Amino acid sequence: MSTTTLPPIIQASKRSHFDSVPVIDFSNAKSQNIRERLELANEIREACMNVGFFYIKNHGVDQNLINEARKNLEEFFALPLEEKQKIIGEGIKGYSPLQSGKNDPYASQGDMHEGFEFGWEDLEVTEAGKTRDDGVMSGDNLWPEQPRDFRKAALVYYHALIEFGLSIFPLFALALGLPETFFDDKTTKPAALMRMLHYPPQKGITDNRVMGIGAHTDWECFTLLWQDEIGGLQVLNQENTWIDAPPIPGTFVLNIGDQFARWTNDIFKSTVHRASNKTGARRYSIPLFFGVDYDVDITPLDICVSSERPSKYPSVTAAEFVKSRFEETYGKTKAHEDPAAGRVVAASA
Ligand SMILES: O=C(O)CCC(=O)C(=O)O
Ligand SMILES: [Fe+2]
Repeated sequence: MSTTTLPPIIQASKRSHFDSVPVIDFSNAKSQNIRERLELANEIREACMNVGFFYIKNHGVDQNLINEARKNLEEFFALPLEEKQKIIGEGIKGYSPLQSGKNDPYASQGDMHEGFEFGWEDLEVTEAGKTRDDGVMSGDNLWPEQPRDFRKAALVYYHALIEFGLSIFPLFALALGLPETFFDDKTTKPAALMRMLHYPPQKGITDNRVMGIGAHTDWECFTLLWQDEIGGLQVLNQENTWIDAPPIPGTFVLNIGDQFARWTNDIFKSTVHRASNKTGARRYSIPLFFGVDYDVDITPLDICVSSERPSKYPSVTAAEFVKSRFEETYGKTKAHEDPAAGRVVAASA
């Protein structure tokens, strides 16, 4: 196949150097004008192919919901350990203590953060169908008794971000040269896990092997990250240099995860990242890991495969892929049976 007959997305796929994470303005995300949506999709495409990360400004998510979630997560993490330990589950839902995860095996002392993880749940508690079957991540959410409004604040924010995340799929479709509706029937009950994270100050620790969260890629299609004003997130570029992704008020950070990388035959980059907190202040962040429906086939798309760029990945469904990553990370032993195995950080190892 000559270069000119290659699908446009392959022709465009040349990764270039980056030394900062681009900021993309989402004001036109829902524009009635297709040209404006296409311009935005082009920016997204460049960022996904070169960096795998971008900031989103003018995202439209109500700041009050973010503030409420933040207030509650700060109060939760300030509780005594015995209280938080009451909601350590057998799976990934609930509380995970400091240093219980190892995203990077070189970070031998474990990740210096504690977390709280939950998945889909309707805000109104009903008898049936309270949680969605999210495959290997399934299991009821484990809510703390305190703070009193924690569940509500967390879920209201979660649902706002699900709505926002769903609205990004048509832009990814345009970015790939696919019909805008391509992902609609693949995101009817998207697998989406939210983690609330607390990185205490890493006092006196200068050893780079002790990270807030060790170097890793995320597993799902993409992650929407809210981070507070402290900073510490870093992204690895193609020269293996760590590039800071400092907090920018009023933005989310979006990064491509492994599901999208596989699906696009690595045209979209799932970029290695890490975070640490050596500032002396507490750092909080909230990633939402956004996958497609678990039964969706994420075999590399035809438009991302050519004779010059053969398919790098075998056929797999989203569920099978997440299960394999989960097993790689957890091994066969459940964390609570073997503390040495660590209760590895959820959806993002
Ligand atoms: O806290 C951050 O800034 C990054 C968190 C992260 O990468 C993850 O949980 O997968
Ligand atoms: Fe991550």
